[in-house]
Amino acid sequence: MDKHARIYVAGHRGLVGSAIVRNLEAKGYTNILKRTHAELDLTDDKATDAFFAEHKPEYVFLAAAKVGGIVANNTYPAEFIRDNLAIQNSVIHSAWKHGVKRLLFLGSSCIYPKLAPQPMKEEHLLTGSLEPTNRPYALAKIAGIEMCWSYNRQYGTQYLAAMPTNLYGPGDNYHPQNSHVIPALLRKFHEAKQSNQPTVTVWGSGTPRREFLYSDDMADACVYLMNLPQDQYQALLGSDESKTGRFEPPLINVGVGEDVTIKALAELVKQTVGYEGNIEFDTTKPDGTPRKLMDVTRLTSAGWKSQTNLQEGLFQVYKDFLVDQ
Ligand SMILES: NC(=O)C1=CN([C@@H]2O[C@H](COP(=O)(O)OP(=O)(O)OC[C@H]3O[C@@H](n4cnc5c(N)ncnc54)[C@H](OP(=O)(O)O)[C@@H]3O)[C@@H](O)[C@H]2O)C=CC1
Ligand SMILES: C[C@H]1O[C@H](OP(=O)(O)OP(=O)(O)OC[C@H]2O[C@@H](n3cnc4c(=O)[nH]c(N)nc43)[C@H](O)[C@@H]2O)[C@@H](O)[C@@H](O)C1=O
Repeated sequence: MDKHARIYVAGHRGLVGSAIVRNLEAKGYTNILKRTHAELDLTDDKATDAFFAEHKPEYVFLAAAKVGGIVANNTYPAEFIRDNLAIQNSVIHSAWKHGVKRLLFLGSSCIYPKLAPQPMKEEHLLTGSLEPTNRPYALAKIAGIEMCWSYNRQYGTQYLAAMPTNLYGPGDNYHPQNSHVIPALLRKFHEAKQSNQPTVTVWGSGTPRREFLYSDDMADACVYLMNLPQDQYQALLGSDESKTGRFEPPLINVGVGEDVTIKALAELVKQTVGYEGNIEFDTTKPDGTPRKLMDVTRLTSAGWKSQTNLQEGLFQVYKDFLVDQ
């Protein structure tokens, strides 16, 4: 991307979008297009089309989505499928109509089957049943991948779908019910420490394993992928199955390649916060997928690797959380 290229970061105030903007600004990009949800509702295809017609972005990071943790996904399934399908439909179609050069669509590791072999490779897409707590969201993301693939096949576009593992970072959503596990636990342990509560309750059995990537690393991977030389980028766009007979969607996993149990994560957060009480598990709450570790061979072969380990990342996020208290 040229330093003056018109780059649209959809969802620029979110966890990932804000990190992408920080990354682009630090690298000297000068022409970043941003709209809040209130300024441009991306489920509205006419408004989205008008925005693309007026501003003609050359590159698009599609980081706007309806996002939440396990209970949010399970409580608002209709919103998760509807909003995500609508956002990606209007953005991907407008990108094609107005000549966007490259688009990076962000999906999620939950697109893979609940019991996929571990670590999960890109080729495991659509090989088994999905985890029910986030199936509506996962199906919307799978449709987004297929849409990128279809536009590439029919119109020769250059749309790549990046599948992040579970993310965390500064400016995350700390809602007590709707957030993901890291912000939820940071808040729970912090509040328990402040009010001398003897116990913190962690949802589920503590046995599920999750892989966590720091949002600034995620953003760096996104910018790296968007900037790949044409031959390397083209290779990630897979192939047209109707011609090659091979199932190769334009898909790439983004993760760190290692995971921890939720119990071990809770211990780490407890240590980060400096809480000295006990941890108990509420098994009436869902565990979700038992494990979803990404195979990141494709990403590391493309030349990118994460930098921030979980302990360091948690320390940074807790520091950021304390600033807002
Ligand atoms: N967080 C995670 O652990 C993971 C996230 N992902 C994916 O990464 C991407 C970014 O997620 P994340 O940054 O965490 O999400 P956030 O919830 O932090 O941010 C989402 C952003 O989308 C915007 N948005 C939501 N709905 C609309 C809409 N209808 N019109 C316009 N803007 C809208 C919000 O705008 P505003 O701020 O103005 O309200 C917000 O900026 C998503 O595609 C998500 O599915 C994938 C795996 C894990
Ligand atoms: C990124 C990914 O995020 C969602 O999937 P998930 O990985 O299950 O996400 P989660 O962060 O909410 O939970 C991870 C694990 O942690 C446990 N857990 C313990 N205590 C708390 C707790 O207090 N809050 C939360 N949220 N979870 C807790 C929880 O029971 C689960 O076992 C998808 O719906 C989908 O949105 C998606 O793509």
